[in-house]
Amino acid sequence: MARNKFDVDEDLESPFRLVHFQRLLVYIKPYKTKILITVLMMLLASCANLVGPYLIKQAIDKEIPTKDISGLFILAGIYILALITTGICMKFRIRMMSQTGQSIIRDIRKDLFTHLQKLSFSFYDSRPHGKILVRVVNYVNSLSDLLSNGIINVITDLFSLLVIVGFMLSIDPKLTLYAMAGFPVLAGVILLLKNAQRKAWQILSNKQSNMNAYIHESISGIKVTQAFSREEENARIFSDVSGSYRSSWMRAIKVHFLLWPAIENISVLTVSFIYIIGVSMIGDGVTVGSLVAFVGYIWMFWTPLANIGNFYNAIINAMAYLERIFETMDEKPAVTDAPNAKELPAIQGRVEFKDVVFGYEEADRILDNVSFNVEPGDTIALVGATGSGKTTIVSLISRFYDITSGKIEIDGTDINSVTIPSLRRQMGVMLQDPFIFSGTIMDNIRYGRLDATDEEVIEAAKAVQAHQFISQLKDGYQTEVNERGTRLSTGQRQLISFARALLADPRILILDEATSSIDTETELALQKGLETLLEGRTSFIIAHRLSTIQNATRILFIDKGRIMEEGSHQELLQRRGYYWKLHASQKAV
Ligand SMILES: Nc1ncnc2c1ncn2[C@@H]1O[C@H](COP(=O)(O)OP(=O)(O)OP(=O)(O)O)[C@@H](O)[C@H]1O
Repeated sequence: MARNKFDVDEDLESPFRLVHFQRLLVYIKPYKTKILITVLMMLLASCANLVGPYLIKQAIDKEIPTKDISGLFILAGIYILALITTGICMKFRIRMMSQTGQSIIRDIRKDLFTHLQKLSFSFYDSRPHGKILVRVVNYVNSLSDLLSNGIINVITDLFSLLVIVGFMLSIDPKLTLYAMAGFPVLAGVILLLKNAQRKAWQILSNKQSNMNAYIHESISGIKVTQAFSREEENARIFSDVSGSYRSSWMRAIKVHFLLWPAIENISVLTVSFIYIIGVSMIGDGVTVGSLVAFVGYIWMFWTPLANIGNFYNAIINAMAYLERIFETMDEKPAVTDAPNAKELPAIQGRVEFKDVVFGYEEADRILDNVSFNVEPGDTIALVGATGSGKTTIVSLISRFYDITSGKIEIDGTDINSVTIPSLRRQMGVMLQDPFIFSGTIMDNIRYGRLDATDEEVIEAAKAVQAHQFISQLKDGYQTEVNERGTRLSTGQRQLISFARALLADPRILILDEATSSIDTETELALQKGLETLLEGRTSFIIAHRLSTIQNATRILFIDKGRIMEEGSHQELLQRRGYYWKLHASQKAV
């Protein structure tokens, strides 16, 4: 998968794709009754609104010349009633459509978030997290206006247009024809602007994404930034990134608003044209009242047309965002269940790697024909230089990535032939970078098994020697920690995620640098406590400190994605090879 970074624009999809709009309709469909009621209300409102010029025509041509005061009062009464009806309908529309628009947005966001939860590690490896965030938050928000107002408005405006043209035709068909003269000009302008607008909004969405990615990255790395006094340099980079966003925004707005003056100019020209033609036709079947009413309708005619133009703009804008939203929803998890995958039954914990070849990128070869066999209950330690492939090996057992070739079997079953949840449920994984979620310490440990009782959580914490420090906190297990656990020390975070992995009661336990930041005294106590707990479970332990793995059943020495040596601590020392060298170098320190 191609990698992206904060200052690299994502690929733009060039053609306008109707399919995106059709997919949006799927989200709109459940609310069709509400939308229909609102449309009906709006149609009523536009009818009420449109009678205005007709009433004026009546007044000028009939009631005023005949000094019919009561007739004028009746017309005024109808006008006021029409205005009140319009007001009530508008209020209803605003409430109903805000509700519906927000419900649709909630549904899209829910689907997007749920889908993101399923995507594989490789998806998250390949792009800045800020760019993913911007899709769920900002891009979905950008649809708000289109969904709350746009769709209803366009239906109402189309209807208004029909009614207006009907009124105009009933007043004077010839003048109506003249009034339409500006129409082809407008269609031409819209066509001319179409591509420029789409491109401008796409670029803007990219720049927004870049800016978000940089902000996200900068906040995540703020401690390093301050430690290296990089604040000014970062501010400069940010200024560039946000400058690009500003320029693309200005360009998008410039192109966006080109349509408005076009509509305004065309409508003014049309009205002037009609005045000239109309005045010359007065007496020839055209009355003053009908000319005034006609011009009133022409002004009204261009307003819905401008709104439709605006809706078109909004769609073009939304397309740039919809494209990204649906692209994310269409992203297939790189690791998926095979079509006939079955549940992995309760395992004993035998693990076998058979000639496993793997690379994160297609051209890479990180693991090169790795083969080993682990019996249930064995403790396997993986040692080797930084970047040699230890974490990669253990992440393949949980199928976080799919292997290029070879086979990984658990209890003789190929892990590619079983469902992913049934496999992962039986694993307790403690990743190298222990993550703490916002919430209490109790919640964080319970993440390993949601139905665990408080007692079981405390039991797990005791087993990994975390109980002592937790009980010393003011609120004990109920202490609130923030995301990433910044209120805790690295060792404390490790202990919590260790307890979390253990609580899952897995048959296979994977501990990647689980105790690297824990003091030796706590670690010794922890190892003692774990001896009974690990009994019968297969465990994989990655450690740089060799003192922690001396009791392992077998040690695998990894170098450049290959197993160079394997055996017990004593056997490897006697062999005087790689492991012996590493051991000697650590002893010398
Ligand atoms: N997500 C990834 N995408 C691409 N390459 C990766 C990824 N993770 C690791 N690598 C590469 O794979 C190789 C093996 O990495 P791995 O994390 O397995 O090493 P390790 O032995 O666990 O190292 P350490 O002791 O530093 O944790 C390294 O060269 C690394 O650059």
